[in-house]
Amino acid sequence: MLPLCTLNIMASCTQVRVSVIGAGNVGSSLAQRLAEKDLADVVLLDVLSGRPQGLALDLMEARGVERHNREIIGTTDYADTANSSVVVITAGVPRKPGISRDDLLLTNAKIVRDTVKGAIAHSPNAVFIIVTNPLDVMTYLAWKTSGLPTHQIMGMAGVLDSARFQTFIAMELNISASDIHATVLGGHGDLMVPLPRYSTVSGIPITELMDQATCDRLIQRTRNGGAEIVELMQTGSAFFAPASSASLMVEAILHNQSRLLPVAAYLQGEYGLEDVFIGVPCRIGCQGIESILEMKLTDSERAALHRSAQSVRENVDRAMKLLENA
Ligand SMILES: NC(=O)c1ccc[n+]([C@@H]2O[C@H](COP(=O)([O-])OP(=O)(O)OC[C@H]3O[C@@H](n4cnc5c(N)ncnc54)[C@H](O)[C@@H]3O)[C@@H](O)[C@H]2O)c1
Ligand SMILES: O=C(O)C[C@H](O)C(=O)O
Repeated sequence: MLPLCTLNIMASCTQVRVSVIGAGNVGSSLAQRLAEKDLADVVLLDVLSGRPQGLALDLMEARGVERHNREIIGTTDYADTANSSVVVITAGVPRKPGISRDDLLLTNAKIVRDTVKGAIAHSPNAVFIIVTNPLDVMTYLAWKTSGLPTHQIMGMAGVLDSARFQTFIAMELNISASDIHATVLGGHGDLMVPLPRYSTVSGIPITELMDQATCDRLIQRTRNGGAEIVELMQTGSAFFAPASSASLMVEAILHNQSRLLPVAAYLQGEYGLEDVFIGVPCRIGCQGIESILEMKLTDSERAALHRSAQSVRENVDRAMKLLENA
């Protein structure tokens, strides 16, 4: 028997639709990637009238040049997002130099709550991917707001953080990034957990290819990867690599690829953690999160993951209280 979601996709087989909520830097770059990779028609929604419509028209005008036939619709009306297979939430403010992702908590909690309510009303069967920061906390809030089963909702961060670690390893060793597999688990914050033991160059652990001090320097640069770009740009935060990372997750879902990707997933005892969304390796297919892989961790790796989860939990509690009083 075909999995349920395959039927969903086949039912609208000529027009698989992905909705991207928030037509800012990440949202518009993601819309471009999805259409130009010929993955789906895209609905781009924003609270600002005119912006999503203008961006959609601009992307439509590139179709002949880029040679695809995907439709891109810009809108402020959630009705236009109806029957999406995947909804990606990128609405929310980015951070400024000198502040942390957690400082965005109150503003973005309200935005995520409202946008998830708007989108789920029209696409209750969609897989939801949250991008808005602070990522793990927003994914938890989105899940609470939506009432979705936990396999149908995940946060994007691990793919991006691993891609950064991969990039820095590639630059250090002067080896193609394509030959490097990097693993970063944990929350998308200063306490994220890059795992050199599980990061390899064509199968060789990086710990055999560089000394400890070099490895530590690359880990620190990975942890600081978002802030490094915020400091350089002075306005806004990274969006090309975040859009690529979200696009990879959308592709894994739409094409039912069974990719093993680090995503923020709801844990119920895995890694000794409960009731928290945090980055762990998951098998991603048409149902969303199809399973969570428990990697063997050393005591110190496990302790680092628990510290990261504890920080996410504290911020979830803060967000819940702020929302109650807002
Ligand atoms: N998870 C990650 O790895 C990651 C990576 C990059 C960015 N981010 C986060 O993603 C978010 C977006 O980043 P960006 O660079 O695209 O910001 P941006 O300012 O360019 O775009 C945000 C968009 O959201 C829209 N918006 C705000 N409130 C809305 C609402 N209620 N409904 C619909 N749209 C609304 C804004 O009008 C704006 O167009 C930020 O919170 C940023 O920190 C996360
Ligand atoms: O750093 C940020 O604030 C944006 C994003 O989370 C990133 O890692 O690039």
